[in-house]
Amino acid sequence: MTQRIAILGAGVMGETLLSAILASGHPVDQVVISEKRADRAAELRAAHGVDVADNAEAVAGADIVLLVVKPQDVPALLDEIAGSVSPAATVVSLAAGIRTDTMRAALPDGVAVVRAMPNTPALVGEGMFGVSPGPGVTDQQLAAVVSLLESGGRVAVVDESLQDAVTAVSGSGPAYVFYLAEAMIAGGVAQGLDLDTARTLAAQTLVGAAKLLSESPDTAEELRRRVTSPNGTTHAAITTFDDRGVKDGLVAGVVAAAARSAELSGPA
Ligand SMILES: NC(=O)C1=CN([C@@H]2O[C@H](COP(=O)(O)OP(=O)(O)OC[C@H]3O[C@@H](n4cnc5c(N)ncnc54)[C@H](OP(=O)(O)O)[C@@H]3O)[C@@H](O)[C@H]2O)C=CC1
Ligand SMILES: O=C(O)[C@@H]1CCC=N1
Repeated sequence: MTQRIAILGAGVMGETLLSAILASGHPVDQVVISEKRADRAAELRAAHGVDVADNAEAVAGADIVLLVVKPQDVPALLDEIAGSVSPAATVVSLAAGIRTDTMRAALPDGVAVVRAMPNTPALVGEGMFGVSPGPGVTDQQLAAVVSLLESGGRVAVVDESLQDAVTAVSGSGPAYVFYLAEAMIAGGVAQGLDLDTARTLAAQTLVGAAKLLSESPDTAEELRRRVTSPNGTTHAAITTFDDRGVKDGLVAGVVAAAARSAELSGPA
């Protein structure tokens, strides 16, 4: 049976999920969105042909409700939908730092809750989702959420205690890769490449390296070693990165992202 999906909050990530779900063949008449900004809602209705409703209408009759608003907007949204959500529904928060116990406390008894951390490559079907079911979620309910999110990429089911780490690695991770891309492109342009060519070289290098890492049994370190000829060009680059503390800085950044995710959760 086709599940009825409500997407509450249609900003960057809400539209990403909407696009992925529709691209997977989910019937558009089984998806409804709600969005605070009327102009944004109209834009998405025009672009995707999707129904727009207010939050209470959107969740009534929905089998799976995706909460895709900013973390600080989640508590008010939960209060708003608590009276309309079906007791048989599964409510999935994709917001950084929102715990399943916070969701359970705000929703009627029996409503299944799931915490998920997406990332923006879901827009091209290459997303990564870390998913944690709340207490009492059945295998069937979890499978339905996993299957829905797989429309946007891969799904790893993880213990909720690991969600801050997942957020720091894959949730925010695309930004780190774009940051690296910015640097590669700037370096290429500084060496005389035109911007388009530098972008193409950097993008295809990232695609190729990511595919190799994903498909190879070797560690990232070993794959890097194979690029690094003795006293060659890569050695010159990596030595410069190490001298400037680039890797340490990146590790510290990942740790800072996890700390911020924990902070967004508030006290346990
Ligand atoms: N962007 C990303 O890469 C990732 C985002 N996330 C999570 O996804 C969530 C959304 O992020 P993102 O899409 O970037 O944020 P956006 O601000 O782009 O989107 C959120 C949208 O929801 C709207 N909104 C706020 N309150 C309500 C409400 N009560 N009902 C309906 N709509 C509402 C906002 O309107 P307004 O702006 O007017 O408030 C905004 O348009 C966040 O919690 C974030 O942690 C997780 C992983 C990756
Ligand atoms: O920056 C953020 O807070 C959100 C969560 C992970 C990616 N974007």
